[in-house]
Amino acid sequence: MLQLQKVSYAYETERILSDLTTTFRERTVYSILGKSGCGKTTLLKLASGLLTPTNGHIMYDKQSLRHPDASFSYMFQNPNLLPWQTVLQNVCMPFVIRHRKDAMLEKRALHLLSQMGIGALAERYPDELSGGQRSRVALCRALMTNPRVLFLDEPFSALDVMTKEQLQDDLVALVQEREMTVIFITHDIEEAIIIADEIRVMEAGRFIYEEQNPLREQIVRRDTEQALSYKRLLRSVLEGAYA
Ligand SMILES: Nc1ncnc2c1ncn2[C@@H]1O[C@H](COP(=O)(O)OP(=O)(O)OP(=O)(O)O)[C@@H](O)[C@H]1O
Repeated sequence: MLQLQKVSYAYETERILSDLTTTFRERTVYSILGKSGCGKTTLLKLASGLLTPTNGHIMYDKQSLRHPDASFSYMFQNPNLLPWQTVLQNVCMPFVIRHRKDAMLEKRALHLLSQMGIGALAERYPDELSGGQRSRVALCRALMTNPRVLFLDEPFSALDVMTKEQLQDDLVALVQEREMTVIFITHDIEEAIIIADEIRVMEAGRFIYEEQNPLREQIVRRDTEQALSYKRLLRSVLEGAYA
């Protein structure tokens, strides 16, 4: 569905990606791990049309991708909520930007907020929320348009462990209800395992590991021997990238 064909990218003289060819399939959740500075965010920005390759092509449904598609949605580490708008208004924001309104909009936003356990906060302002609640609002906003591809760049990395684990579980449940492709960047091996159908490890702008998550058909418990042993394997791949 989303294909990078011999994509290269350089910021001025610094070449980050070189001739990268890869595919992201329909209705698949990808976690991308990799050490800091290896090019994960650059890849995400290219795949989502926020950056244009220096060389090569990005194809979305066999058409050349020249700018972000309306079927894409994003969530970054910083929730980026508008402080002067209520939670409900923030969640409805993608439709305000697109000058589209319909009677069902608020109803849908309220439904999503209650699915995320924050329905009661709809009239609050962002500075009246905890970090975890702000991330939940940002996730609801990203899902409001029913995206076909959701790009997530370390969305939970600033949260405490328990809040992060709850959000990971909520994300998994929300994704299962929808037919979505998710491209999820993280530094956290356990998070990658909990979320993904397929795990990729990046090093210096290329993938050095691309495998189906062997635990994906199960309800993954973080502390099982299987999860811990897969975590060890991924750690050794990452350590190779750091060597
Ligand atoms: N706007 C920019 N201008 C110049 N160089 C940049 C810019 N953005 C990123 N870089 C450089 O490109 C390289 C890759 O950055 P990128 O953000 O893609 O890495 P990353 O793997 O996402 O890192 P992290 O895990 O730390 O977020 C880094 O060396 C970074 O300094």
